[in-house]
Amino acid sequence: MAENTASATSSEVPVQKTDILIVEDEAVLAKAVSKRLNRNGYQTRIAGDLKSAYRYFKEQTPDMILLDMRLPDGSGLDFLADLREQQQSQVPVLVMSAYGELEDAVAAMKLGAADYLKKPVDLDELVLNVEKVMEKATLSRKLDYSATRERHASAESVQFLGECEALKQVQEQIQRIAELTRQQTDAPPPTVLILGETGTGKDVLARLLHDHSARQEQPFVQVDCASLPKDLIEAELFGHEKGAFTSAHSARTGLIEAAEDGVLFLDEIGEIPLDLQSKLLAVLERRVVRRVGTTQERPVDAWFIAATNRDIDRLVEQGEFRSDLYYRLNVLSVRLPPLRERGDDILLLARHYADRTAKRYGLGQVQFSKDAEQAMQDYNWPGNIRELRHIIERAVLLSAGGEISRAGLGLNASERPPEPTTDSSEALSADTTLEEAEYNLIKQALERTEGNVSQAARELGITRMALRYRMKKHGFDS
Ligand SMILES: Nc1ncnc2c1ncn2[C@@H]1O[C@H](COP(=O)(O)OP(=O)(O)OP(=O)(O)O)[C@@H](O)[C@H]1O
Repeated sequence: MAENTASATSSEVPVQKTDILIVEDEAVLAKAVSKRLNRNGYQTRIAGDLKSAYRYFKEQTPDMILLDMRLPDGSGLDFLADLREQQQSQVPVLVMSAYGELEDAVAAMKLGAADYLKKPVDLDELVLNVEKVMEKATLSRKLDYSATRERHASAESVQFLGECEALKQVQEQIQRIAELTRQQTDAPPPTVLILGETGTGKDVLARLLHDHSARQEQPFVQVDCASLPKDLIEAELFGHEKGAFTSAHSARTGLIEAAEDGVLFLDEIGEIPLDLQSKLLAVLERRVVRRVGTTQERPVDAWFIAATNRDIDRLVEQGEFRSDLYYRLNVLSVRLPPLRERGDDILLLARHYADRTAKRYGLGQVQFSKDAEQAMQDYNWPGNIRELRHIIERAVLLSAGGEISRAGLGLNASERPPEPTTDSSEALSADTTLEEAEYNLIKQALERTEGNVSQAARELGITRMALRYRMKKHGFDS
């Protein structure tokens, strides 16, 4: 088992270097990655297994983690789930997964990974990705009004492609909602809740709503509720006065106030803790906000848009999301269909991303073979448009122009999750697959605990987040 540490060889520049924790058990790969990152000015540490990863993490919180999915002592997913549970999810994680582990990569993205790279890892691509992820993390860490404003101003123009019936309806909804925002009333426009699986375009949709609304010249402030540490969310959202808590050295405007007459986009709303849900409800009901450490109330005119890829009805049923807040948010709702239900839009989007990538890298025009088109239509796209974009970009780069075949896409129908068996007594029979056994064990634990997720997780010896992820994977959540 490989385990060692490595750091940048020389430090001509006396500034603190970005510290990257590489969690990878293939020693040769880990060293190659480390060497390459060192050459680009990053400092690295290598953990050959999860145990060392936890230890290194505890010793010093890294600026970023490169995470392999299969480690000798467990799954990278569990590590990711734990980071989240320990409210450390603000550390960006770039996942490296081998061919055939795409489901894991998608699951990792759902758990908040910043991006994923397919193995074998191309070191140039890796460096580009690291830079991109670090840039994004720095931006979101700033999290202040001007940063959000700049980001919005410099963002690429929003594209919302799709011609299928379901997307046409969504586009009509956007127009209708935009019209509502132009009506002359004193009240801000009704709250919108955007629902849809990961990668279906909820973020894009929220920006479109803003860009088509009467508030397009006003700020668009995005809050990723999943990546903000729980103990900071309140101060970030509501702001605080100087001295409100130990590290509050100066007063700070919260993001709700920063959104002013614009839009406050609460992404991953399903992740906010219950106590904060009550506070948010109060803001929506009374349209005032109170900074932490003061009794003074300030009026709120922001237009609230929220999004989640979680099954929010289920969260309400399980008491994890307040029903009154749900009703407040769900005044207007827009549901984005998964990519697999968008028919020919799959090919339309694939061509769009293929042309864009070919143009960007100066390659010739790219075509898809008939069987590649069929493979895209047959695949179930668990990561939706985000996954499609990754697959196409990669296929175009590897094909270096010309025709992309089915094999060139690297899609594998067997990547669809296997149908779970319903007979729990089969959990450990000789021909049971690991997936089936896992499904059965979770089912039994949930039955025994009458659906109490925390207790079931304890019984199974995994974290609650890890169980949640697995429940979702096996369809218990939908
Ligand atoms: N209709 C569309 N046309 C073109 N590109 C799209 C469309 N919808 C989504 N995308 C692209 O797909 C990617 C994922 O979109 P987005 O981040 O909005 O998804 P999401 O639903 O917010 O995902 P998550 O739940 O994981 O946050 C982005 O690169 C986005 O530009």
